[in-house]
Amino acid sequence: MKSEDQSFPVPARRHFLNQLGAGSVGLAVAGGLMAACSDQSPPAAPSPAATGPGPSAAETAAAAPYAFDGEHQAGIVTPAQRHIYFLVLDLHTSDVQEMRDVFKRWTDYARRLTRGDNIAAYGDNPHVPPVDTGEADSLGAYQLTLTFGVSPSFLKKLGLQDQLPADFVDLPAFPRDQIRPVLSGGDICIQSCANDPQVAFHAVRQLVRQARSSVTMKWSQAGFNAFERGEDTPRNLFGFRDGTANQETLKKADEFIWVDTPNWLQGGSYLVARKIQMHLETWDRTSLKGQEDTFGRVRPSGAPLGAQAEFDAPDVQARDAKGQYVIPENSHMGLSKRSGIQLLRRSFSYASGIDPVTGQFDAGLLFVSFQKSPGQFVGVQSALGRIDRMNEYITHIGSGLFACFGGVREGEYLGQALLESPRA
Ligand SMILES: C=CC1=C(C)c2cc3[nH]c(cc4nc(cc5[nH]c(cc1n2)c(C)c5CCC(=O)O)C(CCC(=O)O)=C4C)c(C)c3C=C
Ligand SMILES: [Fe+2]
Repeated sequence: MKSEDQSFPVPARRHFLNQLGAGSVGLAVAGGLMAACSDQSPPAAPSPAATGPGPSAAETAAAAPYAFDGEHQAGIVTPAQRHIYFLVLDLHTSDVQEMRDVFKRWTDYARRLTRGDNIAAYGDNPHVPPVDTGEADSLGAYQLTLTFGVSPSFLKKLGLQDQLPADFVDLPAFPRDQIRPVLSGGDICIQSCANDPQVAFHAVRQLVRQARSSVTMKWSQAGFNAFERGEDTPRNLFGFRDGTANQETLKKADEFIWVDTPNWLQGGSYLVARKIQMHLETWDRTSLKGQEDTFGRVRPSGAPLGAQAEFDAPDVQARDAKGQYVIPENSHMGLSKRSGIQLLRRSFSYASGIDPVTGQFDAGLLFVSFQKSPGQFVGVQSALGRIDRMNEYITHIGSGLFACFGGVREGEYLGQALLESPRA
């Protein structure tokens, strides 16, 4: 029986982009996005003039793919896409060579998938399962990014604990946490983001399928973002723009996001994932003033209380005529801002049916943040502590901390600096 050839790359899916063809508006948009995004640069501030409907489905499909290779992994400072499929895996081997092979394969497949190709061409033997599961055939790349990270337990299982950076320790328990073991921990994370949910899921499915003897799936979460114009700040399920302050953090990416210590993680970033249930029914019974005081921002515009526009600087010291803080001290933004700590948030909403215990929506936020050190997340979350006004409306139920490798260049594979370190 002839096995299928998995080494011969054929652009099985990109013909779709070609079909959109010269003269289509989509390619014009793609060109613009290519210029703006091919270096994974942060998004420009939405211009007030950039109004009107967002990109059409064809334009979204044709937008230039994000390069997989680069100084940093894509999917961190890359403008957030509309969909995420976040998967955490457990490792079932202590063999470093086996993991080198897995990460070499994953690097090759990720390069292909993010170009809009399948992981390999279909063979011509009908008596074996098709090499690709097929649900993304005829779909484009949809700006897919695949971002890989590993946890402290990954290093320990492989006997690489002496490579653990001093600050790479499991997150502490925080006040009010109700973390479920089935939604926490794990050894490897794959963050798959794309402007189409099926493309994001397809990519993860292929990666897992090709490593199934070494890993098992532990927990996952799908999520979504909606944009009015493609690059504006999405609204969360409480109706507020979420991610406004990222613009300031992105200006100082070297200071707040990228690891610069000369070790295997140089050029990488720490990812914190928290699955946070949002109690929508309770929130929906809260007055508009109560909602705005909870965040410290105006709901329609996203402006800080006391300011005019979304990106105006919040003045956390300003007081009203009665001497009260304009941005309440215990508001979510007031507390985070006063902590003086910055991190990059790249969160997605989720809606996963009905909670069987409460009969309410099982919905919330897959909070994802990237930072130079896990201490930044710990610092902000500790500042929010028990006093954040938003606590009444949310419960943290899932958690993970992962170190996302630096980027790869041609001829290299993800995690190489760790898996080929002298002690490995
Ligand atoms: C520990 C870190 C944080 C968690 C967990 C978190 C959860 C969370 N946040 C929102 C909604 C908003 N957050 C906003 C701002 C904001 N949040 C954090 C950190 C955490 N949030 C920071 C550092 C900031 C920025 C503060 C600043 O410097 O201005 C906002 C305001 C708009 C914005 O800047 O994004 C909203 C809205 C939810 C719903 C949530 C959990 C479900
Ligand atoms: Fe927040």
